[in-house]
Amino acid sequence: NTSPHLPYLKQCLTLAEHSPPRPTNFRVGALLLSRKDDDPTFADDRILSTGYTMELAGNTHAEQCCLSNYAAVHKVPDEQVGDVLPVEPGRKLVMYVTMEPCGKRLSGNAPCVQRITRTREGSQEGIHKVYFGVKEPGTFVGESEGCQMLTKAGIEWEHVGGLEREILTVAFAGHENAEEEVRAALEGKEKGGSDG
Ligand SMILES: Nc1nc(=O)c(N)c(NC[C@H](O)[C@H](O)[C@H](O)COP(=O)(O)O)[nH]1
Ligand SMILES: [Zn+2]
Repeated sequence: NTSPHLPYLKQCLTLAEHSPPRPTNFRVGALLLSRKDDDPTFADDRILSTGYTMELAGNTHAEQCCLSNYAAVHKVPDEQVGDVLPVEPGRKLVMYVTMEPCGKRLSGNAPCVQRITRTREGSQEGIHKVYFGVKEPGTFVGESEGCQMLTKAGIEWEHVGGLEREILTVAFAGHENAEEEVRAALEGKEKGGSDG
């Protein structure tokens, strides 16, 4: 019984493979779609945008590029992407990303959770739910606060299991001891008991 979310996470993984390997971040892929309520087979999904780590100039994250690409297509600055995201009765905006959106970044740049929650400012509903394939490993910022921050902002999130090894292998590709890091991250998951 494969989850209906897996094809989307696989698409995000393919996006992540376009990301230039770096020791200082993770290679991640993200996509944004509009989903009809009560559409169990996701037959009426509409992909709105995609992004991957460092797709756009500078030290950019996948979710950041996904939102920035959408803003650019609609000719608004990144900060106003919430104003141009579709607001359609009976449909919700959903983001898929291979790794939990960051709540803090070593660089100090605006974390992706903040970029996601800002889509809900003002009247529009913005992004309703985020699905991701792995929690952020503790490599750079320790235990991630991303999920708690999403919950606090009223945004649902869900970890979709099944692709952890593949996602981590791609994410760590630019790191010194990538294989060791993947093993440690996977053990951490197992040590942490079954994930929800
Ligand atoms: N969800 C997610 N998408 C990404 O595209 C990406 N690169 C990360 N990575 C999270 C990691 O915590 C940060 O990459 C480090 O904290 C370094 O921070 P910078 O990236 O230099 O701002 N996380
Ligand atoms: Zn981020």
